[in-house]
Amino acid sequence: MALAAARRLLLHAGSRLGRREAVDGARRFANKRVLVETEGPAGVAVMKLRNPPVNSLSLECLTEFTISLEKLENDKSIRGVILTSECPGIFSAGLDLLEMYGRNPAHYAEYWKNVQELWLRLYTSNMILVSAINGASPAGGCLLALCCDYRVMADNPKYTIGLNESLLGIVAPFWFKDMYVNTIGHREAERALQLGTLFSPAEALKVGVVDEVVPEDQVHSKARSVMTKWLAIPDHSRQLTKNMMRKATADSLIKQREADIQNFTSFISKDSIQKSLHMYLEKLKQKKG
Ligand SMILES: CC/C=C\C/C=C\C/C=C\CC/C=C/CC(=O)SCCNC(=O)CCNC(=O)[C@H](O)C(C)(C)COP(=O)(O)OP(=O)(O)OC[C@H]1O[C@@H](n2cnc3c(N)ncnc32)[C@H](O)[C@@H]1OP(=O)(O)O
Repeated sequence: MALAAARRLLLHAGSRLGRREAVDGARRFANKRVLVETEGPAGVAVMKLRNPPVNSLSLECLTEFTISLEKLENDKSIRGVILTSECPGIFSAGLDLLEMYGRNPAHYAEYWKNVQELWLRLYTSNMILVSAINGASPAGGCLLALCCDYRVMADNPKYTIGLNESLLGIVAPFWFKDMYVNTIGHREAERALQLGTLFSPAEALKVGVVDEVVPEDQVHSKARSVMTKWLAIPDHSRQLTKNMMRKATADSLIKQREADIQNFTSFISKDSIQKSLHMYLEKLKQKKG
């Protein structure tokens, strides 16, 4: 209930802000953790995640992301979105580990419902989505990129991308796995999921996790030029084609959303899984020295 009220408030506040900030035909609206600007080719919005330090997808961040996407979907002048990050060196650290550790089952269920919601919206969006991956992109960060129609990644070997859940002692759910298989094929996905592989940009390009790798200072211009190419395709034929390619994967979650929430909640509540997450969080802390 509280979340629904927050959602209504944010939608309302966002639209007021959107009107107030209109300058020279460029418009912007912002929640705390997501900034949306319309700039560049007509009909294109740039959506920037800004949840420092690492753009982890906290419940608040997921909610604001979903609302921003909903607003763009409802704006018939917007045909494409470039998804990127405002946090230097990080695209997104994925799901927020602190939402999955040391909480109660009701919280886990609420969190997972919101993860599902964002995924369904992104994966089935009618808009053209291009990701400009300008930093590290593990697990849920990779998931965001995989939802896009095209992925451009910065050529910086410090940045890695992949579904690394197994390294944390957790398991990517079937719909993460399905999308990975759809993108890189069964054999590569099987290996990468078991090993929790985080690919360098060059490796990610080789296996098909990303479509293009460009020098870091060209990620945004390349994403824009890719977008221009995709905008040249009639919307109706592109959208019907996208739907044909993605519907079965989305439907398999839609059919069992409740069961998937139950599965996640009971899995993540297990003592052994909580222990694994604790160890992983400690490792992240120790890395700092
Ligand atoms: C048969 C199947 C049965 C059941 C299955 C059912 C359901 C499935 C169950 C579970 C699936 C759950 C799916 C989860 C997907 C995810 O996305 S899990 C998250 C994975 N993310 C990561 O592994 C990233 C971890 N982070 C990093 O590697 C680095 O932080 C990163 C490279 C992103 C940045 O490095 P750096 O710039 O050096 O920053 P720090 O490491 O110093 O981090 C800064 C602070 O941020 C904290 N932090 C980092 N990542 C996260 C995160 N994901 N969530 C929350 N917080 C994070 C980090 O601890 C530092 O905090 P501090 O400053 O120390 O307080």
